[in-house]
Amino acid sequence: MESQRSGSGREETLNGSPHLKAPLNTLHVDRCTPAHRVHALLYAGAILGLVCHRLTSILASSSLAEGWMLLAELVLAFMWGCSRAFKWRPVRRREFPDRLPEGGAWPKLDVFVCTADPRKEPPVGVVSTALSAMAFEYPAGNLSVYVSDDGGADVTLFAFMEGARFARHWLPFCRENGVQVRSPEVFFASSSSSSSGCSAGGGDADKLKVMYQNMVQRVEDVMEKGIHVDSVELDLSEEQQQIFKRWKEYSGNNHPSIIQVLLKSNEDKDITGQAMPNLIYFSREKRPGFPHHFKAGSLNSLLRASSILTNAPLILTIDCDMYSTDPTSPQRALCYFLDPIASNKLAYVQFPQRFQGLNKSDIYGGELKHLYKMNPYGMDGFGGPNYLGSNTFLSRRALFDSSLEGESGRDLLEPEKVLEMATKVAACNYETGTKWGKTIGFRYGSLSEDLHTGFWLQCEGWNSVFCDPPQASFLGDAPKTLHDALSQCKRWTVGQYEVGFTRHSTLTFGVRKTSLGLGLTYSHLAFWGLWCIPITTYALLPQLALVNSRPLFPKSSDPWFYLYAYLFVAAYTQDMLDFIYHKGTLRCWWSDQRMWLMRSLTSFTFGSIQFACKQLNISTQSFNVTNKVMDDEQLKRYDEGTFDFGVDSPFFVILSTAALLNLCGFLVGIFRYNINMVAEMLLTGYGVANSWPIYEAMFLRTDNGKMPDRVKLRAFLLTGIVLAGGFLVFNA
Ligand SMILES: O=c1ccn([C@@H]2O[C@H](COP(=O)(O)OP(=O)(O)O[C@H]3O[C@H](CO)[C@@H](O)[C@H](O)[C@H]3O)[C@@H](O)[C@H]2O)c(=O)[nH]1
Ligand SMILES: [Mn+2]
Repeated sequence: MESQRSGSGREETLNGSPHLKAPLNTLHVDRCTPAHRVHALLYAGAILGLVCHRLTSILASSSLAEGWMLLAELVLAFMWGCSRAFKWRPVRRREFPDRLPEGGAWPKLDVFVCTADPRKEPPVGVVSTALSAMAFEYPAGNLSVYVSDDGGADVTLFAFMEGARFARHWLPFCRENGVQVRSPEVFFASSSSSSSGCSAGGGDADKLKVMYQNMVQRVEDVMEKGIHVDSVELDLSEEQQQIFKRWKEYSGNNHPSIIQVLLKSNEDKDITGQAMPNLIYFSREKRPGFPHHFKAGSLNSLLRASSILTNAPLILTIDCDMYSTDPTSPQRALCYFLDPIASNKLAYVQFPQRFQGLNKSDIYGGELKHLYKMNPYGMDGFGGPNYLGSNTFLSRRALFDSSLEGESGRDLLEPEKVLEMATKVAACNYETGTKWGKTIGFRYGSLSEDLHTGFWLQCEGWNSVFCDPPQASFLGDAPKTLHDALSQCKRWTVGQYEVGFTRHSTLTFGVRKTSLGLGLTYSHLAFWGLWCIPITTYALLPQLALVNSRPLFPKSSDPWFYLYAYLFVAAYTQDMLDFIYHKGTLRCWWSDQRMWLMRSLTSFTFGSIQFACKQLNISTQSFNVTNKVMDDEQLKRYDEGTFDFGVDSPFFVILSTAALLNLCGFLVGIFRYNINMVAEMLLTGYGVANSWPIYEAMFLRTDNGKMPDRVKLRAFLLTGIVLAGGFLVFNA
């Protein structure tokens, strides 16, 4: 086991022994690495064999179907090749926060909480996320929490005014009772507060719960009355009333910059008399006709505004649907940022995204173990994980040199002037003709601004670190309906292509500027959508081949058959073992691979088409914020592990069609048993096994999550068309 220190550590005296070097962090290469490398080499040989075999059979028959298979196999080989880089040198790290200097020496930290739409992202949840960060065990004078409200919603500001008041009670409560999960929403949702890591505080906890519920009620009342604050009814202060009165003329996409300092560390105290962290509401200016670049745009505005207000060298970006579950996570990040060597070129420390409330089999693969855990380990061995958008501590200087903005880091005590400056840099035309989004700040040009930004930082020579402590540091919500999960993934697909198919592609520019390993991993992510080619092929062609009795694969007596069998079985086994090695279960792995097939057929396919249309200026795709609100019935279905097909969506037409085709192929195959088509039968049988929830939803279920009749009808029609097309292809 190769083990090394990534930093020099500080001179320290441990246990009385003088000057033992105690590193703040360590790194070692995963012990499975040799096995992965052997597998990679064997498998690469097998792929070569496969391509040769396919080429010779094309030369012999030159059929359309064979050519199509070759294309699918080449894409598969490309994706597989890129994905091996994740397994070439996966590393694990450890941090030692107790070796950090005293809190007074810690750098300032600005936390950015992003929200964009109060209907999809309930403001109370956003406040809870912000409170979980305000309650970090961090010197209050060095901590500022900003909420970036990209929806420009008065109800969000109102919720934060309420939240600021509640925070004065909540922060000391957490501190005194050693609460771990400091999101009040989560804390009070668990029926007995003790399960949230709090044993004490009984009477206080009850009082706080009432206070919290009152706050929720007040915010929800506003939500119900049309998402606008009616200041007269809510007994607000004169100043607050003025703010909301002006708001009447604003709308979500047409309003000036709004910055409200809700708590000031050097003035505001909690109920025990201790200083509060800063809390600032921020909503950048938006005007029709000015490009706003979605989340990246809002982060850049806030980056500038915060550099004038507090200018902390460290920034934590966190989505409103995540929250902190470990108040000491900033300390872990400091173990890298305060490491004299590692910190030199360190752009960000990425924590994994983990999710709460997933059902037992994780039917929608919401955990995204490959994206949020296994892949980052692999990239960390080559210079660092990609930026995952949330749960990330970034170094401000990696994003931009704040001296650009002139005077910065002003004291919040001098409000007028400073606020005026901050407002100015949040204007919608501020970036015109500047390098913002191009070479500084969060990068524009991709719907996956996170992948894009991390990629550029690494191309510029910055590093990153994957920090995955044994206990989760952040938890969040994953989409809990199938349609939401697939739509989210479709947006990612478009965004990722935008990183791959450019002049500065991951495959050329990326490989050159970073390293072969990192370039390949980024390419795997960027060209993710290409999976749709092989998977759609395997969901169609072998089935049609069975129906038409035209073999596509070698027969089972042919030695080449074993090559195909090896390729299939080895890839799946490797993935399964790896999944389980990363603390997964067999059931969750099955769901994960099934979702991967479903995504390939729908999200990747539609995303690829969408991207092509975007390139041809036929249509655009915008950042559709993932829905975080569900009705009780949907939630119940999810908790029971039942698939939700209850919306009329083209995704489901495709899935049903694929399921029907597999069923057709399988039944025909059984009735016309053909010894020469064992491989086709096995593949089709595998398709049928994966389609089981779809058959149920089409033919057996009666609840609201069943397949809508319109979808079924169109699926039957489409299946007919595909069968006819298959007949032409195979009998031409
Ligand atoms: O115009 C926008 C759109 C979104 N957001 C915020 O961006 C975050 C992520 O949006 P969400 O709809 O939850 O997207 P997800 O697909 O769940 O997010 C993943 O993918 C995004 C990129 O596609 C990353 O930005 C996220 O960090 C990552 O968690 C949320 O806090 C939003 O409020 C904005 O601030 N402005
Ligand atoms: Mn999200």
